[in-house]
Amino acid sequence: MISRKFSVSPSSLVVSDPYPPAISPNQLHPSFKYQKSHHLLPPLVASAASLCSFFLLFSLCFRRLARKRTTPSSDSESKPPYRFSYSLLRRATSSFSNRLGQGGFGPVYSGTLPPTRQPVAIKLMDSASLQGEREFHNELFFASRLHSQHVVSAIGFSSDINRRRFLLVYELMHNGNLQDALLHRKCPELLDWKKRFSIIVDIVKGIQYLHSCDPPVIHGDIKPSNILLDSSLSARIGDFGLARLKSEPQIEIDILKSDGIEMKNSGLELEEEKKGKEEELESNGGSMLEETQSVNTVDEGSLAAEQSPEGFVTIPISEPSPELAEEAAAAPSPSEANFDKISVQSELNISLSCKKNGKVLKSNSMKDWWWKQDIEGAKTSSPMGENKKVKDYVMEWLGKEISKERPKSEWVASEAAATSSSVTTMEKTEKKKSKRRVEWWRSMDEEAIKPKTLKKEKKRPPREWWKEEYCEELAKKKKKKKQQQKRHGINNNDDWWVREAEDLYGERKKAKTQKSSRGNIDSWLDGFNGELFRARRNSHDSAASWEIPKSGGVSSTPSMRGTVCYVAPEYGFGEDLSEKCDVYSFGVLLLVIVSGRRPLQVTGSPLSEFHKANLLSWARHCARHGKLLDLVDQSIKSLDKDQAVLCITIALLCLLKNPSRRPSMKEILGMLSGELEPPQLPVEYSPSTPSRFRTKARKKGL
Ligand SMILES: Nc1ncnc2c1ncn2[C@@H]1O[C@H](COP(=O)(O)OP(=O)(O)OP(=O)(O)O)[C@@H](O)[C@H]1O
Repeated sequence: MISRKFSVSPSSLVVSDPYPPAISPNQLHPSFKYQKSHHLLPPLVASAASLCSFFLLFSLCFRRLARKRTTPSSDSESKPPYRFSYSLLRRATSSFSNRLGQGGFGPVYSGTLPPTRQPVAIKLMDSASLQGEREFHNELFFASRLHSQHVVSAIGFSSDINRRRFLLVYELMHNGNLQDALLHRKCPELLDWKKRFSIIVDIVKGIQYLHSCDPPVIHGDIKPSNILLDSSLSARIGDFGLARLKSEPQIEIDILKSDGIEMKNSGLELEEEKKGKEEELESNGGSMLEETQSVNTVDEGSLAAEQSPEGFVTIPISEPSPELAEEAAAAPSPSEANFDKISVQSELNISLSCKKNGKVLKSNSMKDWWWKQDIEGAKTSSPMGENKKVKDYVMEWLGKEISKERPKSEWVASEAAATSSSVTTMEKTEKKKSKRRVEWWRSMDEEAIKPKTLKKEKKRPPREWWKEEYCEELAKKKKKKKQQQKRHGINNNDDWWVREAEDLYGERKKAKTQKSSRGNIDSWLDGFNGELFRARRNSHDSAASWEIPKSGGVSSTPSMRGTVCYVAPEYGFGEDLSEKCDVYSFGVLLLVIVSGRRPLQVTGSPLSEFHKANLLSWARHCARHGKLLDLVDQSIKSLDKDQAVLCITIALLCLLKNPSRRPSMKEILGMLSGELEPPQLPVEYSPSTPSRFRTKARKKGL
């Protein structure tokens, strides 16, 4: 240090001296050294000043840039979804206090993002469920790539694999979901036909947008609770947890263990390290910048992640492309994917997680992956790990509803009858019934308490007393009615609704041989089985709402794809998920919107109104009898009858058994907008069609 000081030239020493000796102007001489350095002073001072201002400017710019990038603004460079810290989202929702709704995989809360005051909906995925995590990845994958005014966009997310915290941030849809607005009558505006029709058109545009992506995106779970309404009551498609890209045949993908993933891992570790600091900051009321500094940043368009002061992730967003389809096709089953090692980018590009010890993975199609998920899902969804059929599930539900309908006194009487010694005919039957119930409950108890090892041995299935009782009652009623008709010489086939299901699912022949009423109810439910085949853990419609219960209710769904009543029958029979599956679900939704009721609804007494319980069968029946308008919600104001008939006709076309006969969403849009000719009713539902022809057509499976 000292030697360096001495090496400095005398002139510079003089210049750098802040306190030069005070001299009078008279003392100045041209030969004086100080005078020479005086010439250098202005440029040096100027350069120092400019250097200072440059540093000042640079730091200002940097701070500004950093602050800007931490907020989801309209900045054209940074696009959502952003990665937020958990603490920020907790603050945004006031510690998750304002619940908007409950999804199958966790609750949704409303909140406001601190810096911009942007209202958001934050979905907190069920941390304990693997399926919840899967839906999180899937939803993020799609929601971040789809940009349309008819689709609910994801603003950001927060994910912490170690703590199993998965959150999704969406733009807030102020009017909630269509299920609540329409079926729970929370939105009086929907009593106006015009509003309903405009919602229908919005939904068609939304699905049409998904199907027009390359490769097409199949939503896979179109239903009222997944249609959200914004502040102007425009409908948008939400919940992409079950969505998928249309599968491509035979794709071979090279699996590379990317450096990017390694880097991101280290980023995650760092995040963990910083968590303590973050929480400390929060308790001190730390700024968003400070909070988000703990989060990784990923370079746009690249895999490499780097630690940076900007506390958010910029994700490459594009419309679904063929490459994405390939990537997605190679995505492994969750059991294959090591979620611990995959972080930020791989969370978003689930498709990139196609690795298995650095080897090449062959995948027939995405179907494999989803199929594996199905199996996994089935295992995890059912509390007992069993593969219960939806039919059993419906039977169980029906049993409950029937038991609800019975006056309590009757139950008490029946129990009393079981122990009573006085034996009348009435008491005898009640005794029989009661015994059957007790037997059933006992068998259920045995099932529950039996050790797991013993469970495997084959045992006669427990008797379903409600089914038997219902069938007995039905048989009695039928017999009575037949006798009456015989007496009056009438033959008006009151069991059309049973035949409806039989015809539709080719069960008629079989049912004819099964003459008992039990055969009838079975085949009717088999019809449901087609329509209700696959389901997903679901939450929105509760048992109390007279519809098939979802999560929290009886879980008997054999797979996690789609929702009962809305899922296309061909998908239930193992076919690929195609756009036509969405078309089918849309058909059910369309009927629900027009009729203002659920697809499976038992109102009042289940026995008297049973023929209307299945909306689809009821709609087909109305069509055959030329009474389409009977389906329309009676509370609708200023109904446009032509539009209503058009909607029901389109719905019936969408519900055709053969997927290739269903119209595409583009065609539906054309029909609704008047660009295309209004469609004709499917020939088998036309009132003028002779029944002989209908049967023939149906036999051919058209
Ligand atoms: N962006 C949003 N804006 C406003 N409310 C929302 C938003 N997203 C979800 N919700 C509300 O939260 C509820 C739960 O949503 P979520 O998508 O998790 O489940 P769901 O679709 O209703 O049921 P499931 O998961 O069983 O299909 C919705 O029904 C809706 O009322």
